[in-house]
Amino acid sequence: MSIKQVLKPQLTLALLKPDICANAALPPKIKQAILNKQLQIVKETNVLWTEADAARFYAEHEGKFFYHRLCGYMTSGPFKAFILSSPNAIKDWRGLIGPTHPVRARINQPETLRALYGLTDTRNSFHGSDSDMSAKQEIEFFFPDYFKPCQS
Ligand SMILES: Nc1ncnc2c1ncn2[C@@H]1O[C@H](COP(=O)(O)OP(=O)(O)OP(=O)(O)O)[C@@H](O)[C@H]1O
Repeated sequence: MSIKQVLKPQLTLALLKPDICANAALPPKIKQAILNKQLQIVKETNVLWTEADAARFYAEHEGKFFYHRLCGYMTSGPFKAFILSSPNAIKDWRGLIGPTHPVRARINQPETLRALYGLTDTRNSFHGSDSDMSAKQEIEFFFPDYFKPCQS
C-alpha cells in the first residue's frame, strides 16, 4: 500500500440493482458482505430512474443488442447507490461482485455476489466502477454534491 493510499483511500461507486432491492432481505446481507470485505460505506442513497436517467448513465452502450433490455431493467424499480472506500476499493468491490455474466461467475468464481444472486447477463444484480476516472464520474452522477467544496 502506497503512502498516497494511506492518506487518501480510493473511492468507488457501487449499485445494488433493482432485482436485489425488490427483496428486502437482500440489501442488509449485501451490506454485511461489503463490511466483511473491509470496505467502508461512505454514502448511500435510494434511486428510482426514469428512461432518461438510464439512457444518460448507459450512453456508452447505446446501439448494443442488450441496451433496451438494460434500460428497462434499471428502470423497473428502486435500487441503491453507494460510495465505498478502501485502499483498493475498485478492485475490492469488483472482486466481491465477480464477473459480469452470472453463469460464468457460478463456474469460475462461485463465492462472488453475482454467482450467488445474479439472474441473467443483463439482470446481473450489481455494478462497480472500473477505474478512478469512471468512479469520479459515476459518484458525481449519483451524488452531485460529493466533490463540491463545502460552503462555510
Ligand atoms: N453481453 C451482454 N448481454 C446482456 N447484458 C449485458 C451484456 N454485457 C453487459 N450487459 C449489461 O450491461 C451492464 C453494463 O455493461 P458493462 O460492460 O459496463 O459491464 P461491467 O462493467 O462488467 O458491469 P458493471 O458496469 O455493471 O459493473 C452490465 O452490468 C449488464 O447489466
